[in-house]
Amino acid sequence: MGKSSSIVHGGIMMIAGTRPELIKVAPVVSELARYDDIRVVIVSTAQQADLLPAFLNLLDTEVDYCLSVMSAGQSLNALLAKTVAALDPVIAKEQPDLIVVQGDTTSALAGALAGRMRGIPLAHIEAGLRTGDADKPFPEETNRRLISHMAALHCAPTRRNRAELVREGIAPRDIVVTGNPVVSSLQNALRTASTSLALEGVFTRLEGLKPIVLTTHRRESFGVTLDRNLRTLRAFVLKHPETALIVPMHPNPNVKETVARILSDTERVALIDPLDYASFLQLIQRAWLVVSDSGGIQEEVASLGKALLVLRSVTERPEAIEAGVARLAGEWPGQLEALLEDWDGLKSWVKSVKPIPNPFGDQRSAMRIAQAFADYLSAQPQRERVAL
Ligand SMILES: CC(=O)N[C@@H]1[C@@H](OP(=O)(O)OP(=O)(O)OC[C@H]2O[C@@H](n3ccc(=O)[nH]c3=O)[C@H](O)[C@@H]2O)O[C@H](CO)[C@@H](O)[C@@H]1O
Repeated sequence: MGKSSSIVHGGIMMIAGTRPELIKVAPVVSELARYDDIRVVIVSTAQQADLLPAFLNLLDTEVDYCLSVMSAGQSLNALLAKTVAALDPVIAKEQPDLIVVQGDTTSALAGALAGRMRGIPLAHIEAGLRTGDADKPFPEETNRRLISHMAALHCAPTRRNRAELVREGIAPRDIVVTGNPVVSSLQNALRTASTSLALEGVFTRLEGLKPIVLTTHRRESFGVTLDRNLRTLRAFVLKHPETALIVPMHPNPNVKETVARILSDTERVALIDPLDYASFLQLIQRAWLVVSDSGGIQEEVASLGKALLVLRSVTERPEAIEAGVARLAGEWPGQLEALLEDWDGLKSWVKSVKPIPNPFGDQRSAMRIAQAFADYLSAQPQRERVAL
């Protein structure tokens, strides 16, 4: 199909609300701009209101609706209910032909539910990721499973993700293997990256050391696991004077307060604010080792050729482990200590990790997703616009 046809659609509504969602939908939005017959409406739930501003410039366009769903200390149920309620009038007004959500956040689940309850078809970017354990990660594994069973179009990053969906009874004709748009986003950001002043200060201070970059924020690690991981890393850096730890701190108070309590005033440890995407990628490029419980970082390290210790007991992204760039460090208590204590083994693994073709996608992933949406819309009869 060409980039343009005579059909004018009611459009695509793209719903996102967190840092990783913006990183991943931005290149898809750019690709969709090339289809002059597809109107795109972008809705931010602002689930991560504090983190989002630094990521809005990844979009080549403005957000059409910015909701305000966060309030301090609210439960997941309260957030979900509030987001569905806030999205409903926007969907009713815009009457899109297709609602798009990405990944596994509460915003994605709310977008899927709000759209389905108005009878609008749903497309899911990053479909088919599974750990098989509903509590790991929590609530993301549950969110993904529920979204899959509401979606009409599934953009699966890898063949493995496609197979998971088929195993759950999703019709193969509704799945397109597209790659993950994070790879498109990463390559765009690397092309435009300029040196961040905030980072230069950190690099100057830690010059000549082996920088270890830590990010941590998963809900299921809050408490004992987070505490233990931070103490282990602190002890490691103090034991090895050639290393330094750089921590862009997640603003979630559960994380920030614990990180500050355990790591502040520690020699060769830099606690910094979260970075914009291009700066964060520069930091990873300069890292000796990455330690993280993030999903997106598991996808990025293959392109950047960095070794990653994954602070989780299971992962929905085994492709990174199989490719040799990542190792699980949380399958059992004490595993992180054990991996770090094997200093010679760690050094030789870190040295062996090089940039490889990314197992999660390529520069064209976002383009394939935009094409899948266009094909889906072209195959649909124009929906009758009934107010449900
Ligand atoms: C269970 C799970 O794995 N769920 C994931 C979750 O996202 P996540 O775990 O990947 O989230 P974070 O770790 O917060 O973000 C990571 C991104 O942020 C960049 N970064 C980081 C620090 C910084 O200072 N500056 C930055 O720019 C970094 O390079 C990376 O791209 O939801 C997503 C959306 O649905 C899902 O796709 C995804 O499955």
